[in-house]
Amino acid sequence: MTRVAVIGAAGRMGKTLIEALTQTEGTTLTAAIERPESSLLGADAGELAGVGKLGVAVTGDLQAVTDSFDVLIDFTHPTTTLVNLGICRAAGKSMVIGTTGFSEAQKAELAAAAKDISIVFAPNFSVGVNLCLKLLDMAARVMGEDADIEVIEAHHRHKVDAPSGTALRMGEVVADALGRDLGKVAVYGREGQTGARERDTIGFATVRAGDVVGDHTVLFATEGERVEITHKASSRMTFARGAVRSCAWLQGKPAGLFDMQDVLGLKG
Ligand SMILES: NC(=O)C1=CN([C@@H]2O[C@H](COP(=O)(O)OP(=O)(O)OC[C@H]3O[C@@H](n4cnc5c(N)ncnc54)[C@H](OP(=O)(O)O)[C@@H]3O)[C@@H](O)[C@H]2O)C=CC1
Ligand SMILES: O=C(O)C1=N[C@H](C(=O)O)C[C@H](O)C1
Repeated sequence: MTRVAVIGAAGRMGKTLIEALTQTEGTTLTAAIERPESSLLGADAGELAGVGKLGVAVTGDLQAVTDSFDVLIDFTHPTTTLVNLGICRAAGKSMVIGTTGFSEAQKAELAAAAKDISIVFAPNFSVGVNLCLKLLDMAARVMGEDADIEVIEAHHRHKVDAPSGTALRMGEVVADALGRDLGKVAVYGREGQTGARERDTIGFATVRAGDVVGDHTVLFATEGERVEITHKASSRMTFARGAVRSCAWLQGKPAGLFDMQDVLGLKG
């Protein structure tokens, strides 16, 4: 049985992760953590998630509960995740990280910690998005030199980072397939007298509205035809199931930085 802790337990993903853990054989919730100043400390994590009493009280101190879990699932905020990473690294605990919005320097900190502990880090844990990443690699190789490529994403009004981590990963996959450096060819939004589109650029457009769970489209447009690869998430449970699956997958793995493509066996 894989013992799992969830930090950010009262968040949109935190509650869904707790529910997913109750539905998955072979994993069990053993700790739930929120901010030290949260009014929810002491509440039952299952009741918080709407799945009934689980006998796990929400705590505000990750350091104090490291003995109680094998894997920490973290869908919070980059600065929070890096603090948690330090605690897990010192305690020799694995992590499943879904947080998005890291800078390149922050990603390097994740990679450094993965020399000591095993980590699955993915901007999107859904099976469908990870399939789309494979399809995008193929589409870029077949059409990319001739096509204008644009990544369009939409999310709920509460999302704090843009473009989404998934949109950026989609852009990276396409850029890698074409031998381009995303840092040099990405265009984030357009306004005013922009001039005509530059050939090798990859554009990003962001929508924030209502309760959209997560929509992503990558457009390959030439003169005469266009291909659109679209994923639409209708429930956060799709992300939560992938993250919980990653916890079980991590058992017995050596230190290293993995992603959802590794968990799904989609690499290579
Ligand atoms: N990889 C994937 O598949 C997915 C990734 N995400 C990403 O996950 C992250 C969270 O998203 P979402 O659940 O919507 O956001 P929420 O804001 O709903 O949840 C984040 C939770 O973390 C809590 N938190 C923040 N700091 C701390 C801390 N120091 N200690 C403990 N808890 C803390 C927040 O508390 P408070 O509200 O008090 O700040 C909140 O409860 C985002 O980066 C998002 O992009 C989301 C969905 C899928
Ligand atoms: O914040 C969200 O909600 C989501 N964030 C992830 C991202 O930034 O790609 C994944 C998913 O689309 C939902």
